[in-house]
Amino acid sequence: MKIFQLLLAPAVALMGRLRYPYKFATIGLLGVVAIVYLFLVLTSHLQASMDTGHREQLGVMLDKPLLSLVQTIQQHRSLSVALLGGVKSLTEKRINKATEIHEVITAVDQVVVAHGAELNVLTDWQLAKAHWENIQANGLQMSARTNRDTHTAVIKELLSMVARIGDNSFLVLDPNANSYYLMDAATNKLPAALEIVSQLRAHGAEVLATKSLDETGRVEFVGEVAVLRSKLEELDAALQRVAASNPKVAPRINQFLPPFHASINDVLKIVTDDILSARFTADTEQFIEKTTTAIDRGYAQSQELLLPVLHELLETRIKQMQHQYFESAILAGPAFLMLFIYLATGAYLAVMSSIESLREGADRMAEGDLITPIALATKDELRHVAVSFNHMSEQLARRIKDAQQHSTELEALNLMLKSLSATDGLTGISNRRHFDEALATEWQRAARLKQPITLGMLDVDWFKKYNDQYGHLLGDECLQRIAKVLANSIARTGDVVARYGGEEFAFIALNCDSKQSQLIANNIIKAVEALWLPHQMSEFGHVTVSIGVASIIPKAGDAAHTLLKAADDALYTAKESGRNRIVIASFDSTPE
Ligand SMILES: Nc1nc2c(ncn2[C@@H]2O[C@H](COP(=O)(O)OP(=O)(O)OP(=O)(O)O)[C@@H](O)[C@H]2O)c(=O)[nH]1
Repeated sequence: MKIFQLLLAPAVALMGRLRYPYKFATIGLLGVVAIVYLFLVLTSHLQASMDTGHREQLGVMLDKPLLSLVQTIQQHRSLSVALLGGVKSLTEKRINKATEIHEVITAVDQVVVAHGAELNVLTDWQLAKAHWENIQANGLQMSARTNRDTHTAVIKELLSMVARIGDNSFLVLDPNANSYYLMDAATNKLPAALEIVSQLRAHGAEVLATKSLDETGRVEFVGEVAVLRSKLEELDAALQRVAASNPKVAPRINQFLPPFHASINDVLKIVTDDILSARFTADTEQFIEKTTTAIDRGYAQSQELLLPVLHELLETRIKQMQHQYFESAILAGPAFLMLFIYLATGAYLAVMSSIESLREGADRMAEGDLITPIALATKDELRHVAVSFNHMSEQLARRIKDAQQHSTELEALNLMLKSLSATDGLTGISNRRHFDEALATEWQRAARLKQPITLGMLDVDWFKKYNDQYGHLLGDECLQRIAKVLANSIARTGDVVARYGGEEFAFIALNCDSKQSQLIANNIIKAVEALWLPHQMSEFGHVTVSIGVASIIPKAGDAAHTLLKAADDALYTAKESGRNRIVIASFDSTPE
């Protein structure tokens, strides 16, 4: 695993640096280059194979007339030798054969002129032709032996040319067994065997015509027969291979072999029984005819079966390759390339569209939209990212909602706390702290608005005695009821009613002068009286309160505590002067 990571590290580093369009462009380009390269290699390989096929066909085309020429010159050799041996009746046949050879040479010439250079056989051909012309011009002036050897030399040259054609047309490199064996049999094994038979024909004709065979000639004959047997064996093996690899031609080969062997055996019988035993009874012309029959059977096999079938096989192969070429280069190659480009572009667009959707979703989220989900059309890993993203968005929305709810609750609690911190626990009205704050604020406001402000101080009379008489709990209840009276009496917006401490209360009445404050204080006294809370220890028989009131229109620079002090002093006066009464502070708008 580690080795793979190490190997892939450069690729990962490179791809990690590239943006997606460049990633896809790099991979796509490499893919296109690879596909194009592979198809170019494939098509050039096919093209080369087709060229080879065509070249092989050219070889076959050239071999056909050349082998005909070999066949006719071999016949001419026998006729010439027999004629030189004294069989004058063959004169005309020989002349006709020369004419025939001339026609075949013209046919070979045409093909060689057109394609000889390509197969590099022009020189061979010119030389062989020159040597033939020499035979034509001087053949009858030669001895039979020399004539025979001169013919044989030309034939060898022509057979070498066939071999060279085989090399240069790549026939000998043919990659398929069926065509290779056909080529080998038709242009190599069969001509080689037939040349030996043909040499036997010429040699035999010479001996039968002259009716003499010296020891050298005998040894030569025996050698030729031995070589022939060996060549025939090779030919048989080659033809068997052809039959095995080309089942279609097998019947014709099997049909050919027995009569061919029979006619060869006929010839060999004459050679052994008549020539080698020095009887020389066989007729020269008949010997030539018999041998020619055997040889012609062989050539017919080559010209009519082996070479045409070889040509046909090459043709089929070329057609198959043309078909493959068309399929791969014209259809499959471009189609595959288009499919690759199509799919690669599709992959690119799918990824880019998913990334774009994710980006838009993230932007929406940044702008506060946590509700609209990211919807991806793909089913790949990016979809999982989108699902996780949507999940995250949902969770975030839920938590924000929870946080908002908590914040609202906290605000309410804060408010409650604030109000609790400003409230007196026993009576539920404002406490002294809140009263002090309110006084400072309202004092400023009244100064600014130039409005009168009234501050009242209220104290329960003989409350100690009340507590002593009725107990602390009832004392508390008494304080609660008086607080309620006070709150009901001074209830305008902005007015403040507070428990100032112990059994002492205070109030602020806004926009209220001393006259109005007198009324308010009277109302309070009456309302407390109306409660009729029994108080045996009071000279009034019920709970009463004393009130000191001070009113003022504050000026800039005046201090609020002067008003407080004035009210407190007034309260003191009220207490001192008998209780259950109201005392209005002696100053109105100018405090001390
Ligand atoms: N039950 C109860 N009594 C309280 C509370 N706060 C103060 N007191 C009592 O109020 C009494 C006040 O007594 P003093 O200050 O002597 O005044 P007083 O008895 O009302 O006499 P004067 O004010 O002169 O009429 C004390 O006995 C305190 O204990 C409270 O919250 N509850």
